[in-house]
Amino acid sequence: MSGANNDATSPSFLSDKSAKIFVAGHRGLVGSAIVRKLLALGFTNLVLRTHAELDLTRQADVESFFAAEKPRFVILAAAKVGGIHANNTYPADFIAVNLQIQTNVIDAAYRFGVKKLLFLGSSCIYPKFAPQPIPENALLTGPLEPTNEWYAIAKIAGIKMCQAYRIQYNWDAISGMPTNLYGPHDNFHPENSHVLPALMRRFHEAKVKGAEEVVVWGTGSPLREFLHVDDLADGVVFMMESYSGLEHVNVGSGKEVTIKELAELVKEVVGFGGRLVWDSTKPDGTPRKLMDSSKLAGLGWTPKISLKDGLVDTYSWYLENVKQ
Ligand SMILES: NC(=O)C1=CN([C@@H]2O[C@H](COP(=O)(O)OP(=O)(O)OC[C@H]3O[C@@H](n4cnc5c(N)ncnc54)[C@H](OP(=O)(O)O)[C@@H]3O)[C@@H](O)[C@H]2O)C=CC1
Ligand SMILES: C[C@H]1O[C@H](OP(=O)(O)OP(=O)(O)OC[C@H]2O[C@@H](n3cnc4c(=O)[nH]c(N)nc43)[C@H](O)[C@@H]2O)[C@@H](O)[C@@H](O)C1=O
Repeated sequence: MSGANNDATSPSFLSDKSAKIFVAGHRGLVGSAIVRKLLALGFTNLVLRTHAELDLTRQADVESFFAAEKPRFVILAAAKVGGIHANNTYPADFIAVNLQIQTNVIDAAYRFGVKKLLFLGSSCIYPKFAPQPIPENALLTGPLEPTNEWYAIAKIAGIKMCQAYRIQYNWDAISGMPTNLYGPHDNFHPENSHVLPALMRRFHEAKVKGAEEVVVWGTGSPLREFLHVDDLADGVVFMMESYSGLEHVNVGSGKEVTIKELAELVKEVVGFGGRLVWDSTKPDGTPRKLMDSSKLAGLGWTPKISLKDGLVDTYSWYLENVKQ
């Protein structure tokens, strides 16, 4: 395999709506939002495979897929993903599966002639006590948050792999680092999900049962920044069109809330009338992780959906698609 003969200045992403695009992880929170966005923009040639159809941890299968399909663009939104409890409980899965998926996809994309690839990491790549808001250059400046260091190390390796292929092959691989996301097609598992869908489900079930209280993990003091996944999908398309560079790019909303404030907001949107009880035996995780997204803003992209509007939208999706 000779490798793609790319220079790192790709043709316009938006100019050819018939270009073949592989969205890896298209049934997940992020992948499904990217597919909705691409279809709304008029793209007609998306290549999609479920996990059952193509296990991205299997290198030979990934290579056969790329050899047969030869996509022009790749958006890598397939990963082993979960909230604080899942990350803390299954460290082997989080490091191994993510390293396998991203290594297989990034390498095969380069070798089978993909023109541009976008890799998605996460704000957990930054040190636990990074300066706030966290600039891109805080990467690798201090120890990671222990509850998700295995996942973070895999994601850091993904950023570095994109950089290495750009440096050695002049190949257009870029990395976006989203903050905590939420929206339609989120994972509403009671233990393994992220905080926002977990609380939405717990408040909803408590409302239906007429329960008097809902248990929320930790102390309520950690600060988190939330971005609606439709905003992220818009940002991903923006980066595919407008960004080509070595450094990863933060994608956040710029607005943070405490977990206590989030819980009160979800409670209000769901319409639960009882009280909150805090389980301080559960970990708080990183105390604060507000990203500095001024680099992306400087390039011309900002998010549009407020947390309140996004919660209303997500709860209405939950009522139509998830609740029993
Ligand atoms: N959710 C969040 O808050 C954040 C997410 N991100 C990043 O965004 C990306 C997508 O996350 P998100 O959409 O939330 O995750 P989801 O869990 O919702 O979706 C992940 C997708 O990857 C697929 N997948 C997992 N393992 C494999 C495999 N071995 N082979 C093929 N497909 C596989 C899943 O398929 P299946 O369900 O069939 O297993 C699913 O479609 C990830 O890189 C994540 O790190 C970044 C910051 C925050
Ligand atoms: C996106 C990011 O997500 C993970 O990091 P996290 O930001 O800590 O994610 P979280 O949403 O699970 O928790 C946020 C906060 O909320 C509190 N909390 C309260 N009650 C529930 C609850 O019921 N469930 C959960 N999960 N958390 C709860 C919880 O104790 C914590 O203080 C990474 O592992 C990694 O996956 C990653 O990159």
